[in-house]
Amino acid sequence: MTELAPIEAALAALLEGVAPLDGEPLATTHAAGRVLAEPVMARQDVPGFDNSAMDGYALRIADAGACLPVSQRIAAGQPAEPLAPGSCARIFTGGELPEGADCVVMQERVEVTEAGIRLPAELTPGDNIRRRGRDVAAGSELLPAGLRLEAAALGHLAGQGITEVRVRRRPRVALINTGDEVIEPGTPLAPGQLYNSNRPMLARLIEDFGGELVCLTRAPDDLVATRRLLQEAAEQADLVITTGGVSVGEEDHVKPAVEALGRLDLWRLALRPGKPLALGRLPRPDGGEARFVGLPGNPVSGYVGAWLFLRPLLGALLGCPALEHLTSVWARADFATRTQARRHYLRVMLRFTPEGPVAEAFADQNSGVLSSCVMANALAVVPAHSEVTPGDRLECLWLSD
Ligand SMILES: Nc1nc2c(c(=O)[nH]1)N[C@H]1C(S)=C(S)[C@@H](COP(=O)(O)OP(=O)(O)OC[C@H]3O[C@@H](n4cnc5c(N)ncnc54)[C@H](O)[C@@H]3O)O[C@H]1N2
Ligand code: MOO
Repeated sequence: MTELAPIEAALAALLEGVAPLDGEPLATTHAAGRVLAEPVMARQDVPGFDNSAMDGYALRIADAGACLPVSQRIAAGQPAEPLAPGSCARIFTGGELPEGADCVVMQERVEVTEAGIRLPAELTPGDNIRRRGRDVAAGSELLPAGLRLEAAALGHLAGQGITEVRVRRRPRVALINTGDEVIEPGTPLAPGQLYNSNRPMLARLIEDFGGELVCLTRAPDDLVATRRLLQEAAEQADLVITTGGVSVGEEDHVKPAVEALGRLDLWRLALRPGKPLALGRLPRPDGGEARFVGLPGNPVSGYVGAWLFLRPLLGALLGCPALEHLTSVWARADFATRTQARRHYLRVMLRFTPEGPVAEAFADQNSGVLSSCVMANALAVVPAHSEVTPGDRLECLWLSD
């Protein structure tokens, strides 16, 4: 029997020579979830002017303890006049600090009297003032290249008045399911048939990982048709993914078709689920090539394979380091298990308890049991040739973007 390969070796082969795709301009209103192709530099200070963090009174610290008349009222959005000596200014949160003021006192701390505003005796210079440029200084790097634009980053861009950014083109992905027994929901099942779970599951993951699905199809059990489909897919996609037929069965035509069109490497990994994995390249008539990944047909194997292989590959095509690695959380196992030659990625639910994180494993971890993935928020990594007893600490890979 051939020896099983470490998954790190397959991952290195998969990522070899992968470079980020080109950048393209995009309106920030459409940029959620996209990856920056270049750093964004700040055009202006934020805040753009010294302003008040509280509703209250702007004053000179030298007037602490005094009773002062109010010389002006500054609401947010209104320009402030210089602060007249011996007076304070009524000011509201976000209002521009008047020249000469060096402190804002919140209104709860003053006494409003007929003679004026009685200020506390204890005041600290700079209190409740948000200084110009405290958040962002003009000319500094606002956001780094490779960042995936999520809520806070989109807010930061808007804070600069930026309406367009350069983002990486989304990797175009073709997803081809194989297996004549697999049919689409909506058609009644004949004996021996089952519905295509892999298509919607992988489509969702691919889009979550930043890819754009350009082709969703099923290859029939026919070599000529499979070859034609793969060639057409390679012409429009950066990445062609198939599911099924990567093990040792005879019914499959994907492996010979990829081999005939380009290059194919078959891996038998020390990994459970997901032992068989096919990697390859499909040349295009324009001289380019599409990457090929053949995932196992078992939905659980495809699910785990997508997190372990497709996510870093899409991350590399997007130049997005955050997609290239899953976050590790160490947790105590609430289960017992034993492994042999393959490292096991158990589908677990991490619960964060006062005693620390606990990994609860779904009872049936067979690679045909998709129920094990539905509530899982992490993969617990059980090394090959090891035994886990309840309470043991395990590395868990957090399944989240
Ligand atoms: N003699 C051996 N048999 C198998 C081995 C082996 O080493 N020697 N490896 C096993 C392992 S591990 C895996 S994983 C599977 C992988 O098989 P394939 O990638 O060739 O996948 P298929 O045989 O086409 O399908 C496996 C299983 O999954 C069901 N399936 C396929 N596609 C879908 C879909 N789109 N939606 C839902 N279910 C799907 C299919 O009906 C099969 O039941 O091979 C083992 N065998
Ligand atoms: O590797 Mo397979 O996914 O164990 O069933």
